[in-house]
Amino acid sequence: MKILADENMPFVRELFGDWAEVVTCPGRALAPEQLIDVDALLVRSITRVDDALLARAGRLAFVGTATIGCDHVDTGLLARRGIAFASAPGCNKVAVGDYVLAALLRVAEHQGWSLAGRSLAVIGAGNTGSEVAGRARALGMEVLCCDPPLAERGATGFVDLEQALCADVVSFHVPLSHQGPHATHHLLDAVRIARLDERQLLINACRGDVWDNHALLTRQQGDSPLTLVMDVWEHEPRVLTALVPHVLLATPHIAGYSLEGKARGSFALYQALSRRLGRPCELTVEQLLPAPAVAQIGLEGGRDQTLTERLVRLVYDIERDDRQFRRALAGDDPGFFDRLRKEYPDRRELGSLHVTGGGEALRALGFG
Ligand SMILES: NC(=O)C1=CN([C@@H]2O[C@H](COP(=O)(O)OP(=O)(O)OC[C@H]3O[C@@H](n4cnc5c(N)ncnc54)[C@H](O)[C@@H]3O)[C@@H](O)[C@H]2O)C=CC1
Ligand SMILES: O=C(O)C(=O)[C@H](O)COP(=O)(O)O
Repeated sequence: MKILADENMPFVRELFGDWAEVVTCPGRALAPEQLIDVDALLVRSITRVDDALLARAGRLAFVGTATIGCDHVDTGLLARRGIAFASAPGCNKVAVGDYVLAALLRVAEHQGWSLAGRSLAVIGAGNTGSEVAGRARALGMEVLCCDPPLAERGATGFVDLEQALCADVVSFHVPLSHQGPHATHHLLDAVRIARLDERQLLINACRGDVWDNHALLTRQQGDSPLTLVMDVWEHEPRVLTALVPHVLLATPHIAGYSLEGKARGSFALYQALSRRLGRPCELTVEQLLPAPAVAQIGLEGGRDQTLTERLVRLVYDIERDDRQFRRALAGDDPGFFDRLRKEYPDRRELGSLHVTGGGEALRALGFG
C-alpha cells in the first residue's frame, strides 16, 4: 500500500515504513496528480482536503489528519466517497496547556500582575480548554467556562459568552466553524472587541479566523489597546503585519507543537489505519520519544510566581518563539511562517521534567 504523508509529520517512517511505501511531500503544495496511486493520505492542518484535491484520487481509501482541528477536511465529501477518516483528538492538548501557562506567566511578569485571584475564562471547554482551565486553577486563578454546545447537551457550570468576555483573561479554545447556531468564525467580532476593557488579556491558541484581526488592529491603534497573545492568525500563512507590534506575545501557530503532541498525532493515525487494516499495533508512543535533555531537578524552599515562571521557562521559553517570529517577519522571506513551523525545534512538555520537592502543586501545573 502507498501512503502519502506531510513532510512535517514526524515518525511516519518508524510507524508505517515496515509495511507500507511511505512518500512525504510539502503539505501546502499538494496537487491532485500526487494522489493518483495513493491508498492513504496523512495530512496536517495546512492541507485543504476537498473535491479539487481528491479529483484524481481513485484509489484513496483512508485520510488521516494528525491534528485536533479538522476544519481543513471536507469530512462530508469523504463520507460520500466512502473514504475512511481519522483525526487525533486531544493529541496536543498538553502542549496547548503548556503554551497558555507560559504565556500567562510571561505576561504577568511583564505587567507586574499577580495571577492568583484573577479570573480566566475559557471559551470552548473541550480537550485544550479543560487543560488550560486546570493550569489556571493551579495558579490560583478563578476559572469560568463558556461552552454553549456542551451546555445544550446537559453539562452544567457554564457562563455565557458575554459574561466570559468580562474576565481578566479570556482564552479561546473553540474549533473553527462557519455555520450553525454556535459558529465560531469571528466569534470575537468588532462589536465585542469594542466592548472589551483595556486591562484585559486575550489569548488565541485555537484558529486565527475566530478573531476579526482587522477589527482588532483598529482597537489596538486606538487609545485603549488590549493585551494580546496570538498563536494563530486570520488567513495563515499570511499575517496582518501591522497587528504584530500590538501583540505582546506573537507566535506562528506552534502552541500544539510539543514533540510529544506531534508523536501522539502521528500515532493516532497509525492506530486508526492499523485498526482498519486489521493489523496489530506493535509500537507505543513512548518508544518514539527520545529521553529529554533534562529529566529531573530538585527544588528547595518555597515557590512563588516568579520561580514558577522560571521553572516553566526551563522547559518551554515562549519568548524565544516570539523573538523568532518578529525577527522572521522583519526579514525578506514571504514563506517565513511555514519555515518557522517546519524548522521548529523539538520542544518537550512540562511533564518531561520531574521536579522533586515541588509537591502536587507543580504536578497540577503540568510538571512530572
Ligand atoms: N494553536 C494550536 O497549535 C492548536 C489549535 N487547536 C485548535 O483548538 C481547537 C479546540 O481544540 P480542542 O479543545 O481539543 O477541541 P474539542 O473539540 O475537544 O473542544 C472544543 C470545544 O469548543 C466548544 N465550542 C464549539 N463552539 C463553541 C462556541 N461557539 N462557543 C463556545 N464553545 C464552543 C465545543 O462544544 C467543545 O467542547 C481545535 O479545533 C483546533 O482548531 C488545537 C490544538 C493545537
Ligand atoms: O492540532 C491542531 O488542530 C493544530 O492546530 C496543530 O497543532 C496544527 O499543526 P499543523 O498541522 O499545522 O502542523
